[in-house]
Amino acid sequence: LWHTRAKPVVGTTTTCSANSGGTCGVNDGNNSNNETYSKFHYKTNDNDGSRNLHQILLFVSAVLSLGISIGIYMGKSSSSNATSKSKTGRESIISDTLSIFSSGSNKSSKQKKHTPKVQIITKGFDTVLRRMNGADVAFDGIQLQLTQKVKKGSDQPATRMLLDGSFRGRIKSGRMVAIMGPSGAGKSVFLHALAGRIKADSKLALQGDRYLNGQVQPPDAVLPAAFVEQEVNFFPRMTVRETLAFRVALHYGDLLDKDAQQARVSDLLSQLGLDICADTIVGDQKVRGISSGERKRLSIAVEMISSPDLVCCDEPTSNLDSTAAAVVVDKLRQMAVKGKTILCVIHQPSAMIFSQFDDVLLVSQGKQMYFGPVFGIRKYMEDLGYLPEDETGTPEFILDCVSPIPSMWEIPKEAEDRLQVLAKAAMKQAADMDLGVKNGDGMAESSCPSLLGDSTASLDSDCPRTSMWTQFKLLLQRAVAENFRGKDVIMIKTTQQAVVAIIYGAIYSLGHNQASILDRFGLLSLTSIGGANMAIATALRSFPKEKTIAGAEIAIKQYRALPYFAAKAISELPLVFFYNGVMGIILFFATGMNPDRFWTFLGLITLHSLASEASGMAVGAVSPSSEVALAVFPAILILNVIFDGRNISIENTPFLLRWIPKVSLIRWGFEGLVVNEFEGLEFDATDSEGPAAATGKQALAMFGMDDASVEDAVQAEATIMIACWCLAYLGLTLTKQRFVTMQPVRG
Ligand SMILES: Nc1ncnc2c1ncn2[C@@H]1O[C@H](COP(=O)(O)OP(=O)(O)OP(=O)(O)O)[C@@H](O)[C@H]1O
Repeated sequence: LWHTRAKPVVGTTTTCSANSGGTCGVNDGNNSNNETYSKFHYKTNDNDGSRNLHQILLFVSAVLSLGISIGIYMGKSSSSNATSKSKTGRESIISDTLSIFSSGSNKSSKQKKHTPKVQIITKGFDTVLRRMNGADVAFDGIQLQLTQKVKKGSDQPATRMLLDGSFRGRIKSGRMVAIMGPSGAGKSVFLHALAGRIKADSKLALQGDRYLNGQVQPPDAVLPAAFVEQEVNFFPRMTVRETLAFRVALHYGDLLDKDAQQARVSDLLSQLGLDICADTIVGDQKVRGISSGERKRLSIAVEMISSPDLVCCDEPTSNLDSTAAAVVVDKLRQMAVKGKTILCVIHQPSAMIFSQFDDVLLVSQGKQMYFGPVFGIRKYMEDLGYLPEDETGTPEFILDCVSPIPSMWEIPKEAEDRLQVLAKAAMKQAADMDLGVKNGDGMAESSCPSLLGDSTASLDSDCPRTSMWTQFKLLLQRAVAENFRGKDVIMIKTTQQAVVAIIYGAIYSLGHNQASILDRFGLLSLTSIGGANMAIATALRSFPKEKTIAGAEIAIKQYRALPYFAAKAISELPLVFFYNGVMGIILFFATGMNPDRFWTFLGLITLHSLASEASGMAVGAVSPSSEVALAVFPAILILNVIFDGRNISIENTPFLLRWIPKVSLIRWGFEGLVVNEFEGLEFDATDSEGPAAATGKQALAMFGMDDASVEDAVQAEATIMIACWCLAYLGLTLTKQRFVTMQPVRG
């Protein structure tokens, strides 16, 4: 293949005579004398002595890979059964149950219910945070409209009201509100709309008014709330304590000393009943870590770092058993007792959990159906003519009342009428509500707490609290720790690299005959393709997931994208050096490459990996998900391979695609490796039956690569790498989370 692809050497002619062993000469164009360098010498058995050794190597590599794979599998299964640090599900339940008692009984927290708000701010925080006045939240006329595509002839309306504008109410400081209703009623969208966190979507139009402590909030205000989403992703290999410490340091790294930060972490751990699992890794679907209940409480703890007075939780008890759900709600109750305002979307709570709440907001079909105290709701429904079955608990009863599905005794029309009656009654009830709006007050400029003292850092939610340098240091520490803790991943990748290198070593034995020239081209081409493939695939598989976590952290202004990227890039270096070191050393010595070029070889394969990884990250950053990123991967790789500069001539390349060879990582990787390998090599050109090269330079000239250089390859790969980093950075910044603005409706 290489012979047929070899381009004619410009300004140089190779002349050969085939008889009597054939002589071959290279005319440099200036010298008219055809200097005879060598004879055809395609003797392929000059390495027979080492053939046995290579067969042994091949066998060893197969046994080694099998053995290590089994070892890893056994290690993984045993670690998942008896994790060193994590607990079994049963232990988790026990720990959850224990923490109910350790945190005080439900009864005792219940007794404190309805007590006036007490301002409790952790000692040490006083020096950092201004004491806040609690969060008295009111809302009026919240409406969310969806414009949807409708097929021709369909009777579906082109717009749909997800929230119909009937929402009106006031939640006073220290109250705990349950947002309840049937599935799809609009509970989550209401909570997100109130907090100013509906993800930007051109199909959605939001309007309404929100007030915080009597002040109207700007249309684009994200309320200064702890917002706990249904699913929160964490770095799986960090422990609970480390996760909190990282976030605390990001918030207060420039303001609180280490002791004060640790005190804040300990305080959060004990507030949320997480002491027992503080040193357990968080885990995820693949790595076993803390229990679901502990995970939910960690999500709350992370949001509570700055001690906001408003806490919004979207289904904090979903997927939890009754004990774990009770623990979570109990922790929230304790916060309400301390004066926090708590809003929770909650599904079918048990009577015990339901009784922890002060108020309930009932929602059905995007309408407000009731907003008021928990203790009055049963009577309210009964007064409207809806009587519960005997023994039916209040939560179940009120959910039945607002269900759009007809009960056993109803026809569909009656169910519709029931909802209309309830919606009308709720509007009447809401109309009488005092929203506590302060007269004459203009729009609040910022609802965020501000700093005391002379620190220049700002706690405004529009910017991270720590300097870029502190962000970079913390992010680097986290990234390095996360990379090095994945011991199973490190083992697998090391094995992968070693086995690939051993296989090459078992097959290739590069001597100094003419055939070894072709072998070198083949081996280095495979090395370039394999290196790019592995690095791009690794980045594409892992980065989109990490992007979700980092993107969410950047969206809530924990840190900026720039220090994140700098830390990410630097944190990858040690392992990239290590993997390429393992691969490079085995490959280099097992195949017998040019001994004078070892260090440059190692440098080139490492740079090739880094550039390939950066290109994988760029694709990952602009792709909406890892599935999309992995779907485009084969196309990227194939284009890289096709346009590696030798598989298709530039003349026959479609005009619009002629730029691809210039950015083909595989082309530059290959060129750099080949030029480096042939540097200073000499070949045995005797007894050759075709064109022969006596030096590395001539070998390169035979393949039309006499003008290629290591410097050009390094420059090209470094440029591609930097461009990919910039693209990845842009991708992350441009796909940054934005929220829908709420248009005011006040007269
Ligand atoms: N971005 C969006 N685009 C289109 N429809 C949406 C969007 N967000 C929410 N919806 C629709 O709004 C309705 C209410 O959704 P929401 O998530 O608030 O329901 P929910 O009451 O929380 O239900 P569940 O208890 O099942 O989670 C649903 O029909 C949902 O499909």
